[in-house]
Amino acid sequence: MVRKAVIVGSGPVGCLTALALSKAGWSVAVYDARADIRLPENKSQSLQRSINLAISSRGIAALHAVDPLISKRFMKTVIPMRGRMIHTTNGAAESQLYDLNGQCINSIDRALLNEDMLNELTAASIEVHFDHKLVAADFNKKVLTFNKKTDGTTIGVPFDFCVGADGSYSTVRSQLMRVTRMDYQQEYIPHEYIELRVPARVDENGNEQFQLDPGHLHIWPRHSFMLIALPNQDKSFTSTLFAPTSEFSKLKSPDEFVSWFRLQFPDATEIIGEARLKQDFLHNPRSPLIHIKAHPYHYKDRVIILGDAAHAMVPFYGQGLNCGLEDVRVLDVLLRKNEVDPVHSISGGEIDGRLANALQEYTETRHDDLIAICDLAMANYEEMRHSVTTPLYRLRKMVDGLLSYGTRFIPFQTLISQLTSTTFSRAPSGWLALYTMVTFRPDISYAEVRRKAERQNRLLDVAVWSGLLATAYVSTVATLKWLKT
Ligand SMILES: Cc1cc2nc3c(=O)[nH]c(=O)nc-3n(C[C@H](O)[C@H](O)[C@H](O)COP(=O)(O)OP(=O)(O)OC[C@H]3O[C@@H](n4cnc5c(N)ncnc54)[C@H](O)[C@@H]3O)c2cc1C
Ligand SMILES: NC(=O)C1=CN([C@@H]2O[C@H](COP(=O)(O)OP(=O)(O)OC[C@H]3O[C@@H](n4cnc5c(N)ncnc54)[C@H](OP(=O)(O)O)[C@@H]3O)[C@@H](O)[C@H]2O)C=CC1
Ligand SMILES: Nc1ccccc1C(=O)C[C@H](N)C(=O)O
Repeated sequence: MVRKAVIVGSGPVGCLTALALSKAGWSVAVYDARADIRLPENKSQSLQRSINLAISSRGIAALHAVDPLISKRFMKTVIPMRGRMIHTTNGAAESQLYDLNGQCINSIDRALLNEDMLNELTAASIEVHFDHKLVAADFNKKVLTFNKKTDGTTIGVPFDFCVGADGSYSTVRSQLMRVTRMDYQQEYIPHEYIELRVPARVDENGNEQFQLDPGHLHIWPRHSFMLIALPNQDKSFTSTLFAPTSEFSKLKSPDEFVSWFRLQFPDATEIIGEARLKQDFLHNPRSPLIHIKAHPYHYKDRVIILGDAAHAMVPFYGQGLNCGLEDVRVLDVLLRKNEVDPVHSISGGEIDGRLANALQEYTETRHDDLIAICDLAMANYEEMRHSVTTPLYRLRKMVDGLLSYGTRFIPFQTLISQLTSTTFSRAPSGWLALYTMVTFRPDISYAEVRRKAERQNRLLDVAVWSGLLATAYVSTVATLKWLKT
């Protein structure tokens, strides 16, 4: 008999998991607390979080590993961004490329991505039950309890394998804590964000045009806070202001907000317009930023948490979703490696040793990667809002560029074709910039990225100190010689 996998959450991570497990032969059902976001009457629900997001190599590689055609279809809807455009206070703009070989990150509409993934589930005849909120789970009896929003009734859903992809406030995770000794850490950072829309401009021929270069992710770094903007297909930009709550609290009215905004971002004020700024300030939510670390991610042979449910991170590296999709690729490889058989029948209290091993291996091998990217994401905030403006940062980018020169470039198509059967390869020799490894090298695990970056930093420190000592030695010897003469 084919065993049943129940996925909780139909966000991008839940959808990709459903596709991967269905392809592997499981009977799959997906449950989500929300209504179907594809229906016109529910569209507003899908607009709660960022309008667009940046998808890059790790996310694309994961989509490709599950189904190359899906990743091809998604890539048709993205806008490539080849670098950061840094906007200074005096209105100047400077482009900083993301990668020496011209690789890009890609702006994608969040709602469209999620809707397309749901359509993939429909095409694969996977059951999706909307308006079903998980309220309890008995992982020993293998039964999930859902509350049906439509009539308020409660139903019990039996499962063989449960995947929790139910986001940062995961109920699967909280139920998992009742049966495992889970270490858990949740932290709200002192910053929050609000989204502001940069509309398209209408040119002299009546056509809509972008107001900023769509080939860049725009950043207005202001040290303790920053504004960013990512392009949309309709020629608008979604701009996000990240700032400490203490800064936001000083701005009591829309007028105060606009005066402050004009002072900090005069050029952005012009393209957004004061009236729209006031409206967005009044109507758009100011949302908190959270990061979550947990361990382990599984229980026996029957439940695992993936995506934000396992590791919500601050959005500053643009990696949260990429990492969540990568979780699915890693799990898929481990299920195949351990020869998990979805048709194998398990009776009563029996444990499926292969599935248990695969989940154990997932927890053991993935934890360091997830901690590494959560920490790197936090560090990238400092880089984006402050370091990008400093001469030392520019010098470091130049040094990285020079030192990477001899390192072999592996085209993305070659990389992803190798990734269907392995989790990660060994870090390659040669110099690679941290940003390149995090964003464009899905063959290197996040933990290995961090280790290699630390090794490279130590080498540079040694080189700089040796250079300084050598200079000091030579000048001292020269001075002594001169004094003797
Ligand atoms: C401002 C911002 C910008 C971001 N930008 C980027 C970016 O550029 N690039 C990037 O890679 N990542 C980005 N992220 C992170 C990204 O949004 C998340 O990592 C991603 O949405 C996680 O996907 P998920 O499928 O795990 O969870 P979600 O998208 O949160 O989906 C969870 C699903 O579970 C459902 N659910 C929740 N509770 C229950 C329940 N009890 N019962 C049933 N269903 C339930 C929800 O309704 C939802 O549909 C950003 C995040 C923020 C906040
Ligand atoms: N890393 C980060 O900083 C952030 C990441 N995100 C990601 O974006 C995803 C989608 O966000 P969005 O659609 O706006 O979802 P929400 O943040 O609105 O939350 C989704 C569900 O979680 C529950 N929830 C919300 N806030 C809390 C809380 N403080 N404590 C307990 N439960 C809570 C709500 O359940 P109920 O209906 O029962 O109230 C809600 O239905 C999140 O799930 C998360 O994965 C979101 C915010 C920040
Ligand atoms: N998508 C985001 C959302 C919020 C904050 C940053 C991003 C980024 O993608 C930043 C990009 N990786 C950068 O380093 O320039």
